[in-house]
Amino acid sequence: MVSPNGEQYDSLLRQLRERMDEGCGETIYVVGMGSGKSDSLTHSLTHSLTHSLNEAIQVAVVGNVDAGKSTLLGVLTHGELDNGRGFARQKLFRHKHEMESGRTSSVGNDILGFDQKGQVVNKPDSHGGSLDWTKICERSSKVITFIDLAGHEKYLKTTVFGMTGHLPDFCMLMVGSNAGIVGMTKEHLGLALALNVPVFVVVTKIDMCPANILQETLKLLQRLLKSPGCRKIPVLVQNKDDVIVTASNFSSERMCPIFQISNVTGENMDLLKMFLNLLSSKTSFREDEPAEFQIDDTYSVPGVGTVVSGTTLRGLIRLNDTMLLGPDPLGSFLPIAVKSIHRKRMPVKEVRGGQTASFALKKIKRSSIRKGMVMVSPRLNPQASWEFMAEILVLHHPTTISPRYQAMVHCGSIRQTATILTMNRDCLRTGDKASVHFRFIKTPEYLHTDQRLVFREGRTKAVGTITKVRG
Ligand SMILES: Nc1nc2c(ncn2[C@@H]2O[C@H](COP(=O)(O)OP(=O)(O)OP(=O)(O)O)[C@@H](O)[C@H]2O)c(=O)[nH]1
Repeated sequence: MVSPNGEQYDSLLRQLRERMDEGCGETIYVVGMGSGKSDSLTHSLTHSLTHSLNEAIQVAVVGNVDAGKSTLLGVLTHGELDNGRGFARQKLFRHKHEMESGRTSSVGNDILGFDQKGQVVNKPDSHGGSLDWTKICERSSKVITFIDLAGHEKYLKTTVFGMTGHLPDFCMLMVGSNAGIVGMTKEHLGLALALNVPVFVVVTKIDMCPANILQETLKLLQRLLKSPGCRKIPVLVQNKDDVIVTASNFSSERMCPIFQISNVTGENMDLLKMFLNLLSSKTSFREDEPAEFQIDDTYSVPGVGTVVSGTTLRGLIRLNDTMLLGPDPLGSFLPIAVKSIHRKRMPVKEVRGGQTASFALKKIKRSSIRKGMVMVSPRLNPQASWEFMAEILVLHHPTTISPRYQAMVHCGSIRQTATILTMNRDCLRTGDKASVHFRFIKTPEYLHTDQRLVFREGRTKAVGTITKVRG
């Protein structure tokens, strides 16, 4: 086809996009063979695609305190090695008290962009060292968003919220080679497995760890991953072939790659980067599905008004669409027009399932919006639920759980205390499974069957799946 008109061009672009979606970002397509003008057509088509289709992947980063989470993210996103005394992590800290104690307490986001050749595009500016997200996204064909979740037990609430609320595609579990499997490592691994998020492990600090201790840590790690509770196949990644095999079988198989790196010498960092670049998102997207967006956070921006940020769970949201926002404390949903959309700090015209975004909302007070509310397509005719049934598994409880027990339910970005009304057993202990009837104590929420949830209070933890929702 030579010099296609607008309609033909759009149809070609649509077809190419569908094939790219089917192939998880890859397709072989021979355009305009034998035609002198094909080059410019190929060029403009691929240009349109790379500017609209950069693949977005979310990786939750977990692990015990001091495993080197913030340091690795600093090294990956800023391209400078660490000095072993906290140099690289300084670039990431957002809150003053974190800077002082060196501990991560909020859920932080960092992005890493790869171009078509698999090279990292992040270029911190030479003065402040900050990253220009717009430039990274423009130059990338793949953008990895790291959700840095806190390591200290005190912040377990934040970690659970990050894992349930941010819908990560993958989980990167960090283990300090010298400290080994300590503290929250098992908790974090258990949480990722319970939520069905594929896990890969990064063992850090290999530069400062005696060989026998490193071997001991790797042995314990492999034993833990193979144990009946995990049922994974650990693979020590040693070379590029291992990276390709593990990355291509990662989402669907039970394989769990283990990387051994140093943030100080940079050893094996190239293998980890290659692996990150080869990952592809497991969320499938269908344009015709009614849109759903869950709200994780709200802001008041001077001159703009109320801004909500969160994750598009499914469907497509375009500028000027009318969505229903809710539920409010009475369980109602309010029509709201989408006047502006931002992704990774850039204005965009649409967002689709699996992508995070923020929306500026008109004529609504920030105080009337809370985490856990949603914006959904009016086609869904959304209903709010006070009560729901769930099949739960108790991961840990010091004594027994019985009716009238109350604990915090995390489900998507919902975080609210619920009471157990009834259950199909008299009481529940660690390791028990049951069908449980819950009721929220404060406000009704927007729920679905098949949603995963975490139920926790202090050291008590249960995971489950919603089987029925009630008004
Ligand atoms: N020698 C050496 N030191 C490292 C390495 N990675 C991290 N460190 C150091 O280990 C310390 C802890 O690293 P952090 O990145 O703050 O650990 P974290 O897991 O983010 O801790 P939290 O944010 O509190 O959960 C810092 O002083 C780093 O400089 C490494 O590969 N080698």
